[in-house]
Amino acid sequence: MVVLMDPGEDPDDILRAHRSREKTYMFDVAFDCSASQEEVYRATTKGLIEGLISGYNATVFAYGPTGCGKTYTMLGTDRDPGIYVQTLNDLFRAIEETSDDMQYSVSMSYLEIYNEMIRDLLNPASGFLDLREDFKGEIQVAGITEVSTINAREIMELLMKGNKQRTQEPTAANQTSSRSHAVLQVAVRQQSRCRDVLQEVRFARLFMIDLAGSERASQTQNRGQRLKEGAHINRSLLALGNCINALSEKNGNKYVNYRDSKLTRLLKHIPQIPSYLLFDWQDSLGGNSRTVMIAHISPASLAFEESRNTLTYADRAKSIRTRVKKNLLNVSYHIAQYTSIIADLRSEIQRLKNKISEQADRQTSSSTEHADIRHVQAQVQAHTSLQSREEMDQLREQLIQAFRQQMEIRKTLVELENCSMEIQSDTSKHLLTITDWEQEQSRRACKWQAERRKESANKDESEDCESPETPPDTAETEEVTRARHSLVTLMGEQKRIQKKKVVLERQFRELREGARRLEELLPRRVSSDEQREVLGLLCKVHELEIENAEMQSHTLLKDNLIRQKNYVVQRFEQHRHLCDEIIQQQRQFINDHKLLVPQRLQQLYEMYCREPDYRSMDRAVALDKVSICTLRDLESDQESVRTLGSDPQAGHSTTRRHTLPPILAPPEGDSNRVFKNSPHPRRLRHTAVMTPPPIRINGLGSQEGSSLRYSHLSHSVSSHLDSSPESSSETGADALLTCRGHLDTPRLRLPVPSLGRDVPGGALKEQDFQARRRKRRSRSFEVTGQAVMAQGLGPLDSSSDPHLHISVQPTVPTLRPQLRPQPRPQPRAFPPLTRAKPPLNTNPTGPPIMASGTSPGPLGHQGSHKRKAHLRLPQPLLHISNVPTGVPRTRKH
Ligand SMILES: Nc1ncnc2c1ncn2[C@@H]1O[C@H](COP(=O)(O)OP(=O)(O)OP(=O)(O)O)[C@@H](O)[C@H]1O
Repeated sequence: MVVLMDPGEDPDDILRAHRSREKTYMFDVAFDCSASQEEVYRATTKGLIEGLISGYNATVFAYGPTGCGKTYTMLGTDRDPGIYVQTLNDLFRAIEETSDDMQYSVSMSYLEIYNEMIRDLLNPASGFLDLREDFKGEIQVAGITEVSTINAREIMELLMKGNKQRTQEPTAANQTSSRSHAVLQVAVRQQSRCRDVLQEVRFARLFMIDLAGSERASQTQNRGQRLKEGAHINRSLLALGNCINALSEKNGNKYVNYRDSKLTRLLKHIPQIPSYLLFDWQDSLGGNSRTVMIAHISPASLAFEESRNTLTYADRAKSIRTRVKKNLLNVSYHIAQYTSIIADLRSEIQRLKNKISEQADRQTSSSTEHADIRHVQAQVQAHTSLQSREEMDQLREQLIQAFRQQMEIRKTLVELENCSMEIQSDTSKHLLTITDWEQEQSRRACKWQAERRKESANKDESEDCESPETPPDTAETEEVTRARHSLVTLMGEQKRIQKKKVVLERQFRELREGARRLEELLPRRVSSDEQREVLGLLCKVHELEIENAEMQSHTLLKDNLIRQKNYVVQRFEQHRHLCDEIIQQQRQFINDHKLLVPQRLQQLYEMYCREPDYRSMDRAVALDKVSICTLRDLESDQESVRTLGSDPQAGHSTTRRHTLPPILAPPEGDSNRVFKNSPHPRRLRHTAVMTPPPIRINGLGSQEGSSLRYSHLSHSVSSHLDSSPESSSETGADALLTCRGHLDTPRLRLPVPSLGRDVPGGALKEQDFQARRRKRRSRSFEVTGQAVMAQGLGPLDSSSDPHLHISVQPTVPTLRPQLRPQPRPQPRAFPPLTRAKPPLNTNPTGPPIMASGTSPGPLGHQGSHKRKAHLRLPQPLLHISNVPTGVPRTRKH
């Protein structure tokens, strides 16, 4: 509600009390001076936007006297935009929100009516435009610029551009007085995106009119052009007011004169301008537009008349009733247009099909890519697994091949070992034969010499003696000769076997090295439990095969050991008899010459005589111990051989037995041989090939020959072996007879009897052999029976020489050691025990057996009682060297 009060009214004037000009007006909304642009827009125009895009026309115009803020309300400023800008912003925002379903087209024109002339504000260069009436009687603005766009920013730029072109001049009432009527038209065409035969098109227009203000000449003080402009403005506004008055008449029979001004003509006849704005208001009273009139008045009392007129206009306009309807244009296409519509539809269908096809292709390609990727991955996995399987198969084959080759070499080595032991057994057998023959020869020689002494002692009785006058025949029997030849042959065979073993052992080490590389490679290649299980089983099979081969080899070794033991027993018995004979003869010699015997020695001898059975018992016990210990060694050897090839360090073998086969050899040098990895196998070998001590009887006259012959056996065999480049090696049976030359330290040793004189070819090498023999003796410590005494009771250390050479060399010719009475020996021929020098060298017939000057002398060489007492040792000492390297293990029996 607006109350307009008359500032010139006098309340005390009773005469004019009934003539007051104060009046009250009712409007939809009334704003005071504090209202903002936003509030004015929301209350007046914002509600028109929704109807506009739905096909309803809308009109907003500002009316009022000059300087009251019409332009400010419609255009506003940059900081406070007016209804133009805010309406356009909301319009394009609403279009954008519904653009998915609807298709819009927006066009804009902006003109002004200045001094009853029309100017195009978007194209001022076009000059004044004329109003023309078409055949329908509608007024058209000829040449008006209509810009189509849906870009709000572009329309704003056009609006700003047009406002700059609008005519504004300063007056006394308003420094920025608009001298024209500005009409902004925004046409919105709306159409559904779905085309049909009957297409519905919505068309709506929005008019935003900033009218020029009515002005009084006294107020504006205009002169000249401004005065002329004001006259045109007032005339047009008067025409508009008249139209409004006419339209607001309720009697209905009214006449509206639109022709008084271009403003009213334009509003009536411009097609784009709904006629209902003015014309339809009259025709239909409701019109087809939602019209908003914003009346501006000044609060100043001086503008009372202008305010009253404005409010009167607004009040009248408020009484105008319009009938709003939606501007729908039902487009009924002609049959000829159906073709294009169908074509459009087909093209749309094709486009959609193509789009669907593209999406399908995209999905197909995507799925195909995924399928390809899966396929490639499967192929890669299959290839990888196949490659891995092939590699594993290859590794497995290599491993099996390595196992088989190792097993073959192991078997071959076992066979060679067996052959070697057979050879040793045969060698021992032949040596026994030769030794038996030599002992028999010695006995005969002793017997003959004893007879000869008896004859010289009692010539009368010698005539009756039936003993032979000539020395016994020393010619070898055929059996002995064959034995010597066989020995040579066996030694050559033994040498060949050793060489073959060396080659095989080298191959075995190479195979183990290859297997070691495979073993290092396998854990990296094994990637699955299945492969690991297969390899584990493979290793287990290999392990079992190894154990089987080892057990077979140990069985052979045991058999050979048992056979060897028999020979050892026989030779021990021989040696035992020889010792007894020596003791008895020496005792007889002492008695015959009435030599002084130390008390200790006498006691020992008595002890010896009191326990005659002890010796045989001792021998039996000793042999039994040998057997037991040997068998025990075999058992321990089995355990040690099981770990053959395993790394002896850090117990790796235990782990590998459950993971990988122990196919690797311990990294040691020469000891890295099959069956030589631990001390036990070597001990086993040495015990198995143990050669009984050769027995040499150096009797008078024939002792040298016997010794030489036996030594020649050693030398002859050695000479055969020395012809090979590896003759210096002390392996196997080779070292059995030739290892003396390798002793650097004095050791108790019993020289091998020489049998070389009767060996074929021995005569040619006799001289060389003697030289070598002397050389060896000079480096060794050859022990005879006196040497045993000289070395005291210490054990025979043969740790570095596994073969015990026992040479019991009696210093004096003795008769056979029987309990029967022995003839008295010649005092000059047999020196007493107390003599320092052994009688050996003084013996005209005795060979200089003790070649080394450092060697202890014979019995007589031992001057001290202590050493003499050692002669009490009746039985031989058998030392078996079990550990060739490292800590020597000596077994004493
Ligand atoms: N609400 C308002 N707040 C602040 N300033 C206003 C307001 N209304 C009008 N004015 C200021 O008053 C002056 C006159 O305003 P305006 O030009 O809009 O009047 P008008 O009615 O358009 O005049 P004319 O008819 O002469 O063009 C302007 O400087 C305008 O900035």
